[in-house]
Amino acid sequence: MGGLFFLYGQGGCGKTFLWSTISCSIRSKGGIILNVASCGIVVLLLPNGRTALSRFKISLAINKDSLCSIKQGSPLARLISKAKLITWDETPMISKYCYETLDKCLRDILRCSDSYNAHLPFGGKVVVLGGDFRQILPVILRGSRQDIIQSSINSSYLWHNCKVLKLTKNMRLSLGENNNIQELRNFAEWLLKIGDDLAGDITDGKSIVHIPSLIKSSEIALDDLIDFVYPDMLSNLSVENYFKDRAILAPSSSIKG
Ligand SMILES: Nc1ncnc2c1ncn2[C@@H]1O[C@H](COP(=O)(O)OP(=O)(O)OP(=O)(O)O)[C@@H](O)[C@H]1O
Repeated sequence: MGGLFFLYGQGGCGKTFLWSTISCSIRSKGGIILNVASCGIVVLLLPNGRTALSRFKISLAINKDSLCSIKQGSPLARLISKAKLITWDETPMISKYCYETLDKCLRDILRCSDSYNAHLPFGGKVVVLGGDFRQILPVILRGSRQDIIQSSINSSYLWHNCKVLKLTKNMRLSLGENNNIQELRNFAEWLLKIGDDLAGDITDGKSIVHIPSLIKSSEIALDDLIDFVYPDMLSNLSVENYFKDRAILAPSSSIKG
């Protein structure tokens, strides 16, 4: 068996839902599934998730010659070897070398197992990657557009063996009752247009997009936002999931401060 798949879908199409469903299905039969993600905040949404770098002991200073520090025969090597499936969310965010490093590592670990297949990526282990290339791509210090594309997973030798599966319906917009549903749909369409390079004026390979000011830059509006996200903060300081379940994201730490 074995195989490499990529689950491709815009935000809200049900990728996380699918990871959870597959995890429940495999674990209910006593099987092992390793759920990882490229960044910490996504890990919070995955059942028993870990960051990929931590789970597979991949170095932060990654390059094409990097290796995972997993020893043949170690408990971690045996766990990986027994896993029925590895899922890796937000794949486009990090360098292709992370996947190539894992590929080398799994070939090494699985070499003596019955399921080993030298012709398949990851030595024949089933690996499902997922994400949306419209979202964040690898960050390359002072890198050009070409450098970023070159470092992304679809420029890897692994990509030729990858079967792309697409989720196309935005489930987040199809569920429940929401008074602002039309507003949310418009926002989702606008985000898609940015991702597909259809918003704004394209000049000389760059496009300028006008971002509507969702929050007016007054301190009162900011206080309202904080109260909305963190209601009754003081009385909830010791509630276990209070801070885990909510976050305000900002493009830079100076804005958060
Ligand atoms: N097949 C489904 N049946 C019922 N509800 C679903 C299904 N798929 C997704 N949902 C619901 O739709 C919403 C969005 O799904 P989900 O969070 O899995 O999307 P996502 O692709 O991971 O989004 P993002 O990329 O923004 O994290 C969730 O509330 C989820 O429970």
